Amino acid sequence: MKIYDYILCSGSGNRFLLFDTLRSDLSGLNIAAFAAEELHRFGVDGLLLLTRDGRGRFGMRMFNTDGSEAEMCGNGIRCVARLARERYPEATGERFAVTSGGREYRITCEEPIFGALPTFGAEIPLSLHGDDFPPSLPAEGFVGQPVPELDEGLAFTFLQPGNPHIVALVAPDSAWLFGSDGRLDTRRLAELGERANRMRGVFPRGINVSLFCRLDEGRIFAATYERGVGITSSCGTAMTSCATAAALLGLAGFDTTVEVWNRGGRVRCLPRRTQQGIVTRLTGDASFETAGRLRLDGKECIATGDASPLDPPCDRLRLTEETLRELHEKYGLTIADDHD
Ligand SMILES: N[C@@H](CCC[C@H](N)C(=O)O)C(=O)O
Repeated sequence: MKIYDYILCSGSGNRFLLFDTLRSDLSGLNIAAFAAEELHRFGVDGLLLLTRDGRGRFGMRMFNTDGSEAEMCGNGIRCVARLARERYPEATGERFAVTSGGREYRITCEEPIFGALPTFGAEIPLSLHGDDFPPSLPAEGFVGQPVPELDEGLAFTFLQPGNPHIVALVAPDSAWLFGSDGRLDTRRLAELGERANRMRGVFPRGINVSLFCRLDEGRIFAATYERGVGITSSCGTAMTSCATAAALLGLAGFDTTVEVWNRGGRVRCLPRRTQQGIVTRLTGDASFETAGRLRLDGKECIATGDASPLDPPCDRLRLTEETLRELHEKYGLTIADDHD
């Protein structure tokens, strides 16, 4: 029997169970099986591990709810970075970075994006070409082009902020997002995402699929079907990809902040062209909801006692509520829990 401490955390409404492997030895645990079998009980979108390698570098591992491991998680990396900073004095300074999927992401502390929520930035390099590209698509990059096997009408952009994404710009009132009645309906996006993830000839490692629309100057809305999960309230690497695609498609400028709204809240993205290629800084909250303990007893997973609250929940919940209220008041767009 083993006891594991966890933190239930979220970034822009994307919720995770987070374990600190520096304090809890998870070596005997089949993490993929645990993720696939137990995560649904916590109502989370994935599992995060804070790790540290032999060179002292902090790292993240991320598992989806189907047990698959992802190379990167934009909302998760802020939560992992916050835990490292709060617990380990070395996790500070200009050079503080978190590795994931073999890449290093520089982390910055940022002014709170909303209320008093702890807020972090992650510098995310995005590739558009090369080995990262699905073999059947042109290797020089794929910006605003159809993938007819997937959909005849949408123009997709492929981006790799660590993990693979395709994103497409649609009109807010298109049936893909809010439709003519202004109510978000993600059923078509879910079908598109499922179809794309069956197309292993085109997307060999599976693919995260997002649709985004322009709300205003410098502001977009994004909805995502995540590989290994399904529709989530938000996806950090997807929002990074949508903001970067907006810049590549001329909808927004490079070196200009794009606010990305979603059903969980909002983040800021700053796409830049650098000598190393495109790097987009994703800035958003890293909220800790509760801390708890799990006892894993053979095949049983039992929560021991009540989980204790961490951050005051008011700002985290208000971030979502105010985003949804403003979406309705400013743009006439509605997200209802029972609708999609
Ligand atoms: N929610 C995440 C992405 C999680 C991984 C994704 N489902 C994948 O398999 O690539 C984010 O915030 O980026």
